[in-house]
Parts: sequence; structure tokens; C-alpha cells
Amino acid sequence: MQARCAVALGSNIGDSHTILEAAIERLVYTPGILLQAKSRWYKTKAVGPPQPDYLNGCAVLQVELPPQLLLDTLLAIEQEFGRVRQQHWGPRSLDLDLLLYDDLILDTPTLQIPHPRMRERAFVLVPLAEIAANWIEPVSGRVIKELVKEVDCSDVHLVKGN
Ligand SMILES: Nc1ncnc2c1ncn2[C@@H]1O[C@H](COP(=O)(O)OP(=O)(O)OP(=O)(O)O)[C@@H](O)[C@H]1O
Ligand SMILES: Nc1nc2c(c(=O)[nH]1)N=C(CO)CN2
Repeated sequence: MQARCAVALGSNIGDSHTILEAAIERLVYTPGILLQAKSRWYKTKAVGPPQPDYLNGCAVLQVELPPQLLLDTLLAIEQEFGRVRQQHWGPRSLDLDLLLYDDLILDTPTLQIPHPRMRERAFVLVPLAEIAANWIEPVSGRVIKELVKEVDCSDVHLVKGN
């Protein structure tokens, strides 16, 4: 079975640009994952507890993996990039969040789709609107380009020379 999914990428430790570009390559290297689109990179102020600014972006993938296996793959790639789970919302070399999986709504103890906080996050919605503006977020029934108008995007800045 083929599905289209959207992934958010973030990094605020190390050479984040190199890490995020390498994470895209690593995703593409995974059997069952094809890259359909990737956004440019954005420098963003950390939301939540004080920590270094992030570099964020999004990608749209065509996958042949079921949702939980896809998540497990994302978590494994985070580990490969040295992601130690110091503390929730703490700095990390690589964060991969599964935002959308076709029009699936899933709420299990290990996986929630759509990502439960994506609609409040400019650092997700701005790059996602760049590559998936007309994707309907299934919980709200709204398209991404409408959702991004409802969040404060003043802390999301396109990186020069993307
Ligand atoms: N859609 C999803 N995308 C990514 N992780 C998810 C998702 N749904 C559930 N999880 C679970 O959330 C756990 C916590 O992830 P993590 O510690 O990276 O949270 P975070 O990225 O710091 O915060 P946030 O979840 O708010 O982005 C993961 O280990 C994963 O098992
Ligand atoms: N700007 C920004 N802030 C965050 C981010 C992130 O990726 N970017 N990720 C978090 C936990 O997932 C918490 N806060």
C-alpha cells in the first residue's frame, strides 16, 4: 500500500543544516520511502523552555510503511543522529515528527496522527505550507495554508541561501 506522509524535521544542537540535509538523505535511503518534496530551512525561536534556536523544515514522503513502522523508523534515525532523550522538549541534534499520513486520524498510546501539536506550531506550519498548502488536516478539516494564517509566524525566518 502507498501513502503520502508529512514529516517535520528539527535540530538545535550541532551543525543543524548539515544534520537536517543528512537526515533527508537517510530517509530517502530507507526502503519503502520516497521523497516527494522538501521545504526550505527556517531558523526559529524555541517554543517552550528556553533552549537554542532551532533549524526547522518539513518533507512530504511517499511511503510503503504502515504508520507505526514509519514512526519506529523515524525514531531509529533520530538515534543514529545521536538523539539522546535527555528531557522532553530539551535540545536535540535531530527531531523527526510524523505530522500527517494521508487523511488518517490515529490515537494510540505510542502514536498520534495528525501530530497533536502541529496546528499550534508556526515552525511546522510555515515550512509545511510551502510544500503541502492544500493538504487537508483531517482533525480540523482545514487546509494547511489556512491553518498557517492562524498562528504567529514572527519567530520563523527563512534561512538565506537555502
Ligand atoms: N506523530 C508523532 N510523531 C512523533 N512522535 C510521536 C508521534 N506520536 C507519538 N509520538 C511519540 O512521542 C514521543 C515523544 O517524542 P519526543 O520526545 O521527540 O517529543 P518532542 O519532539 O520533544 O515533543 P513534541 O512531541 O511536542 O514534538 C516519541 O517517542 C513517540 O513515541
Ligand atoms: N522552534 C522550535 N521549538 C521547538 C521545537 C522545534 O522543532 N522548533 N521542538 C520542540 C519539541 O519537539 C519544542 N520546541
